[in-house]
Amino acid sequence: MIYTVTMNPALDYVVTVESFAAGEVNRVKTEHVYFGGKGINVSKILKELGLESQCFGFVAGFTGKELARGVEEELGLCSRFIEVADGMTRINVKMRGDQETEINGMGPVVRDGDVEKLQTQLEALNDGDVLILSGSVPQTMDAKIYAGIMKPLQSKEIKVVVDATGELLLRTLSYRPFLIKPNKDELADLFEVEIHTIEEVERYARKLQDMGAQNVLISMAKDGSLLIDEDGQSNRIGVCQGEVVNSVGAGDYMVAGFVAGCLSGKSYADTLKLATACGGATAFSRDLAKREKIEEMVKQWA
Ligand SMILES: Nc1ncnc2c1ncn2[C@@H]1O[C@H](COP(=O)(O)OP(=O)(O)OP(=O)(O)O)[C@@H](O)[C@H]1O
Ligand SMILES: O=P(O)(O)OC[C@@]1(O)O[C@H](CO)[C@@H](O)[C@@H]1O
Repeated sequence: MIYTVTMNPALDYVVTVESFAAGEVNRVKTEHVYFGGKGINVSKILKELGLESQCFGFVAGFTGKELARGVEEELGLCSRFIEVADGMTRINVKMRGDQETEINGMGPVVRDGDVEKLQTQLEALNDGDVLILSGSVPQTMDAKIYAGIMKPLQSKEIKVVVDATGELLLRTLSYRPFLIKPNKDELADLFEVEIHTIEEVERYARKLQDMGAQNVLISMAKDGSLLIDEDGQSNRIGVCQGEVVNSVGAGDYMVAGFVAGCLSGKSYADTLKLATACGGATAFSRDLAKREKIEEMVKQWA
């Protein structure tokens, strides 16, 4: 079974504006609400690829109730969210005008007892399972949380994927995550450097592997991605061709494609093609990329 953990899910309020003017009243042209958060996004595409998963995480308040309902009833995903008492599930604003601007909320108050409940849920994981820890955590949570979740799972053969930034990610490396997927900016932030060339991307990606990650996938939006696989091979790929409609979540869909590729026994080179097709299919779709769109994108690499 595949489990996705979204500690800080969100209702994504996606609007388009003619052009955004700071300090003015801005009226939207279109508006949509999606049930989001990185782990949930991964589960959405896994379903599209025919893979079952269970969504874990924390929800709170009226937005949390709506999120939990939407994930089950509208997305048709299996979820076991833990409801926490204080605060509310975020509403993240994604505004598309001349540029894409995002305002991500802070999330509810998650206490030690809530984390213990999640850890109890995760005790059910068995050898062969995949655990995907994706996204930021509510501001009240410690940056050691992902590492803390991985520690007791060390004795089991579980593939753990971590898609997070900064300390949250760095602290997990000694537990040898199967895959990490920072984007290029996040990679630069991890080492407090500026990265300009693909050689620099590779150098810092290899450092993350030396620090413990098995596979390191660096996404670079329209410039494609670079995978340093567990055998130390460097795999470089560009992007699918199409018209970009919505690149929010492209990285999550890429993670889902990577997991699906690995589980079906594909080589890392082919897994990267599927991951790229999922990222591209998302960028070229307004909402969730459909299986047909992903298959169309896969053909671009045939
Ligand atoms: N403009 C684009 N054109 C084509 N493909 C794209 C584009 N943007 C993203 N993609 C695809 O999606 C992949 C992941 O994108 P990106 O690097 O933006 O992820 P990310 O920063 O993690 O995104 P997010 O945080 O929104 O999920 C890219 O490697 C590429 O395959
Ligand atoms: O604040 P985080 O957890 O880093 O990112 C949250 C988020 O921006 O990530 C997804 C896109 O990747 C969205 O569905 C969601 O709003």
